Amino acid sequence: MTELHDPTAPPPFAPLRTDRLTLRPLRAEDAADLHRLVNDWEVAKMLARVPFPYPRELADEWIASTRALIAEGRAWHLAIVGREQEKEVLLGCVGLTLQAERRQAELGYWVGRKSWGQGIGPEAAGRLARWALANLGIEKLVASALLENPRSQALLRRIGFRQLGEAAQDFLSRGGAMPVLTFEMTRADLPAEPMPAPPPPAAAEPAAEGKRIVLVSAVALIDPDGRVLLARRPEGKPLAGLWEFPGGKVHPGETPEAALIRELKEELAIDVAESCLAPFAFASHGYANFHLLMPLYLCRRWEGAVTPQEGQALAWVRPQKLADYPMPPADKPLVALLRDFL
Ligand SMILES: Nc1nc2c([nH]c(=O)n2[C@@H]2O[C@H](COP(=O)(O)OP(=O)(O)OP(=O)(O)O)[C@@H](O)[C@H]2O)c(=O)[nH]1
Repeated sequence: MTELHDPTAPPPFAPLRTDRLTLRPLRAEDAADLHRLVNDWEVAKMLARVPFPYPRELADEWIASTRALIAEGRAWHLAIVGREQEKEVLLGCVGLTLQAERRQAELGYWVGRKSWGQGIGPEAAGRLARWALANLGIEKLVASALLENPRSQALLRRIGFRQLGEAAQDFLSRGGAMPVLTFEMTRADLPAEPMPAPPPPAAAEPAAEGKRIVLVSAVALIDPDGRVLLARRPEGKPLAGLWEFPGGKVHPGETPEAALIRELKEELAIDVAESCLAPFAFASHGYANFHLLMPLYLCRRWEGAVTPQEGQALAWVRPQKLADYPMPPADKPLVALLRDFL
């Protein structure tokens, strides 16, 4: 039986990759390079929590503390590593600090002067932002940039942040408060991955207002304690990080029940008989580029142990607790119905 998943539990961390970079935990042997890169006034003067000059021992202490914070699931300060002639080189750092009570995390980054102007910052920060929204139990990311640092502001906008306002923030390197612009970003701000509708089946008719109707079958699996199974959309899918009812798109020629039986086998490795699927309610919701029609079934009997097949997190959730799990907008009315029914 799958463990009850706490949506705020720290996720395991494995290095993140982009086309050119690896973002990995800092290591003791990075200290000398880190010190060389950050003990540079042009870098340090833009950073709120970095003293200048930067003592060499501080690099060792800081690296040790970042490893503890990752283990505790409180912050992820990572090395931005590139390759030069087949050798790993430290280019800068990118970090996230969880502010769990506000369901947000703060993003920060710096890149050594030698690597400026190559898009390293947005590539690293954008990757970590995507990971954070998909894997931490948060609703948004926050960040700030010095008013006098338009390059950092542009970076934040480029990866999806929206400017909120202006504030004053203490800067260790400057010995006092400095004006900053504040930013935030939710899943809806993530660029370049709009909800893609599937390729249309040959006979698909556009809906009234020109959007195609996409039929998705979903199920509330209910265990003997009356808990409902939610699955978290994995990274790489639209709306990654949101919790949803297991299910998926109905293929051309398939019935909604057959689609669900197939999806439950593929996603959770369980066998469900059609007679155990009880129609319960449906969602009809307009997304930006398609209209979702989603029947929701109830199911209390299946064969096999529920086992995630696609690396997705699973949670058995008591009906009163469903609201603690951020879900796609289409699911909101279904959750209310389910809570009343169970
Ligand atoms: N399974 C499921 N999908 C939902 C729910 N709510 C909701 O808006 N959706 C939307 O319905 C669509 C389902 O697509 P999917 O990507 O899960 O379907 P699939 O497994 O066939 O995906 P694939 O195309 O990656 O193979 C997505 O746009 C998803 O955001 C829900 O509670 N469960």
